[in-house]
Amino acid sequence: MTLLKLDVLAVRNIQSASISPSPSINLITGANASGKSSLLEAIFILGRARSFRTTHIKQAIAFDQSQLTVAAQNRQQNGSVSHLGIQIDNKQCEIRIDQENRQKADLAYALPVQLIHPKSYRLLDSGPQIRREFLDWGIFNQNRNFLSCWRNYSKALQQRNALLKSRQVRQISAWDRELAEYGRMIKDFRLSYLSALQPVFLEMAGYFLRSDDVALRILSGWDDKLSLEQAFKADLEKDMRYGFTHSGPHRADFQTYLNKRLAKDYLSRGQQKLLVLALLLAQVTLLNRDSPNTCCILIDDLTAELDADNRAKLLKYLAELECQIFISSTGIADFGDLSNIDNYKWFHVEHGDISQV
Ligand SMILES: Nc1ncnc2c1ncn2[C@@H]1O[C@H](COP(=O)(O)OP(=O)(O)OP(=O)(O)O)[C@@H](O)[C@H]1O
Repeated sequence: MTLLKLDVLAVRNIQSASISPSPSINLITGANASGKSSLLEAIFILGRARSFRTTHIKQAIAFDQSQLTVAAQNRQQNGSVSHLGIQIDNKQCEIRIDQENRQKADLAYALPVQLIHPKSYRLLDSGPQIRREFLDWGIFNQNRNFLSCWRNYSKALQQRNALLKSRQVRQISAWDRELAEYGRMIKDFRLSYLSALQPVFLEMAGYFLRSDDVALRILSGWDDKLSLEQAFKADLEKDMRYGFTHSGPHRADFQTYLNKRLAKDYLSRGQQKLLVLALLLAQVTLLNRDSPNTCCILIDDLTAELDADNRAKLLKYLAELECQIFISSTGIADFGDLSNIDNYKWFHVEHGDISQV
């Protein structure tokens, strides 16, 4: 995908903006509070139908407006151009692709967005949910069967949890087989995804951290010595007491090791940022190798992430990646020497107004 034209209406301090981005690198500059992150947030909203800055999307609607709109002309890999749009007000979110109402998942397939921002290092040390989302985003974009499997699992899990709360023991067992079947499939999807990601992660870690010893280890979400159905049986009393299912891929996690040590426990903040950068870029690189130009990369606040050497390395890497990229920073000097970077565009943001330089 490539965004050919992007229109943003009433996203935070951006009242109305329209840009025609470069298909490769787009540099976004502007003083603090000018609206750089708001522009990236608008693109993120268009791809994921949510904000990366707040759990309440309506906070992204400009103060004096009742709804926000982000729309784009999007060139697909087959060369055809589709029209994507999302409109969000206090009550609802309307998604349109080529004038038809569509679901969030359709938007996510049409515009896969990868975000790197100053808090990305939390991927290593916050709760497991964010790591499950990381894994599942990669699998979702790689294998179209994953979504239906995940939906079936979630539906069966909800049923089981409802039965646990109403203590209908006999009916619970009836759900266990179906739930276990989908759970095992999700585990298999994740295992095969991590084994494809691992070598690319190794390359990225070599590039950014000069380490050839990184590893990803999946925790499936239940005792690996048991089948998932056995784990459900073993947990039944506890599950009934708490009213939810303790074992399953909804509790999965993965751990990242550098030089055989758990990365989150001993890396400096700077190294954590580099390792997470390596992981996030490994994910888009893997996607790109299967199908170039699949993904849009957003990097919010380049200087908060990296020192000058690593910024130069990152730009060099991105310039060779066939991907559309938006990177923000306060000044153009932060991007270093741009003489070897072809085909970039520079946009400057001032009080929510965006102009091409
Ligand atoms: N809902 C909203 N409506 C209008 N303005 C908002 C809204 N939410 C935040 N703002 C303001 O929008 C401005 C732009 O914020 P943004 O985070 O995009 O700036 P930025 O250029 O990324 O800044 P920095 O370099 O400091 O990170 C800020 O002044 C912020 O307070």
